[in-house]
Amino acid sequence: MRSEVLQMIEESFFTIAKAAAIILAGIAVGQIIQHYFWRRHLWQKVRQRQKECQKAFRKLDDDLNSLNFDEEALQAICNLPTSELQEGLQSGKYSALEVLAAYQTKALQVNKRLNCVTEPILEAKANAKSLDEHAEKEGLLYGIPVSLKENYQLKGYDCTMGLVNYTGKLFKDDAVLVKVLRKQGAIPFVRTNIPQIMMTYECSNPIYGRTDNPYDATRTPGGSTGGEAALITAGGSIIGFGSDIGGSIRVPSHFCGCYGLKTTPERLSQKGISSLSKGQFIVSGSVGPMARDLDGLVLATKAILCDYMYALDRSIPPLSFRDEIFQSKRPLKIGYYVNDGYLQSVPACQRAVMMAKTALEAQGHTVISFDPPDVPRMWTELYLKTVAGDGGRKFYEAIQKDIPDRCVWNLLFITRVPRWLLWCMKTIIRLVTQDPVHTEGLMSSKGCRSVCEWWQQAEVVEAYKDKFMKKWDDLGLDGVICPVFACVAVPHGYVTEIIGAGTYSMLYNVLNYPAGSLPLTKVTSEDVQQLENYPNRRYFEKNIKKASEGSIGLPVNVQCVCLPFQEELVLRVMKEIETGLKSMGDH
Ligand SMILES: CCCCCCCC/C=C\CCCCCCCC(=O)NCC(=O)O
Repeated sequence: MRSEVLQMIEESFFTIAKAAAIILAGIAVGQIIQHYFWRRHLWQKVRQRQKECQKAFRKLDDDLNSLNFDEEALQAICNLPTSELQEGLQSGKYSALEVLAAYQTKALQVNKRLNCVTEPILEAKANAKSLDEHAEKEGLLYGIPVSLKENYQLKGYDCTMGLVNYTGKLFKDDAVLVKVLRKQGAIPFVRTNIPQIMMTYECSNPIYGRTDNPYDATRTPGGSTGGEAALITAGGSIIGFGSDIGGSIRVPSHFCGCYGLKTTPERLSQKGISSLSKGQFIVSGSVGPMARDLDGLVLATKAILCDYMYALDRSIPPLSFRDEIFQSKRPLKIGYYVNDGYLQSVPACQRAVMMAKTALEAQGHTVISFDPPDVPRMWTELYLKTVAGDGGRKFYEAIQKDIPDRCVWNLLFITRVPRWLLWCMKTIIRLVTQDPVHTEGLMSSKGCRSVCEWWQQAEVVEAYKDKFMKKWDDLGLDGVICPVFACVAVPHGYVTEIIGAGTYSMLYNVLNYPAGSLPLTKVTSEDVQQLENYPNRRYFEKNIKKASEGSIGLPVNVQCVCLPFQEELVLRVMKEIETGLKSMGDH
């Protein structure tokens, strides 16, 4: 009797286990099939989008061929500095259509080499014609073609941020800044590439592919405004616009060697700029211009700081460009550093800062040493814990249902690993990296656990800002010069291995200070030789050193920083450095 009962229990157990196994296997197979069809659907969308772009490129090519402009004359237009181009357009020496054709032709050529343009803006031709048909030449940017980072919303276009799921969702209106640019006579003519979700210093996504550095195709142009930096540096655009929440304007400008300005977050309208960080107001994103020369950067900043922007976005303080600050001859007191207390910058970046220091001194300014306080803590406890405040959930949700690009794999990994597991792995990670800050950074990337912690986070960031500003004020500084990044452009796919090098830029996102990126020099063989003395203990240090081998000839920028809403002073410091270098015969 007893054995019969046992047998019955055993049989029922096996039947239930079998049924459970079949159900589980069914679910797993179902999920695999669903995943397969979903991926297939996504890849179809990618191909569809790529076809549309190719069609637009072909149409532009045909249009340009039918115009029959003289190639050499067009090339000569692209070689003009911004001031001469502006003058030539205002005086009628060049027509808007002619200048547009010159830049469209050049952008197509450059794009074949670097893959930096996502698509052309075909309405540009009609815009140029309409400008040429009117007698009045209105606007500071009259007839100047401008390129736009892919996340700038445009009527009739999507903003994918490299996410397949966002393709085909067309916007009904232009971003405020785009409207302002048009009002100032500029002609948006191409859209430029970005890394998927725009949270890294690389530049690739499954829709538009990977952008290469104009100086070395094996290296990244940086990100997230990488397409802009590559296009501008290679001559395919003269003025462009990007966005920056951790260095995305300044770092690609430095990796490629063009000019960039990250503005104070509240100085320019961000209505109509797509981002996954909207709603995170502790470390706010910014927008700003990028350009081939400093005059272009100044002109673009002047043009957008106008009444029309304040009329379109009432949340922006009506603070037009203050020429009196930019033109002032008042001697300045500038702080400088080459080591931010976390990762020492490589010799080339140090040399660039020292060149800037000498140039400023030659212009009669005082330059003193400045140590930014608590940078390692700023990076982990303030920056990472804030930008990934939700534990990276928003980033994860966007990527998880998409085709994750290689440049977001680490982010995907960090957001997936449970906090407890990361905590258990702490000791091993610390041993491997030899860097407690790196380990803290990983933990901080799990974000805040409650609204209460989020409020505290806001307070901690405010306290740091106060501490920093006190140090600045105690020294009576007008500005600071420092590296943009701890090293120069790195090979593709390498950014995760050196991500800590970004503290030089991220600091000024935490602080909300405006900061410019100014090209100064190129890496020399002596710079590379001096890498021998570069520290080689921690994970990031080893990788920075490795990535810097073979970097001879790559561009090196310097970062120029001033207090919030002092963009004009940032531009003045940049100008003083350039003038100083020219007077010393160094630029
Ligand atoms: C120690 C390891 C740290 C892992 C970090 C994982 C969390 C990732 C979050 C942030 C990384 C910061 C990279 C900053 C890239 C620049 C982003 C930017 O400026 N984007 C522009 C924009 O969004 O408009």
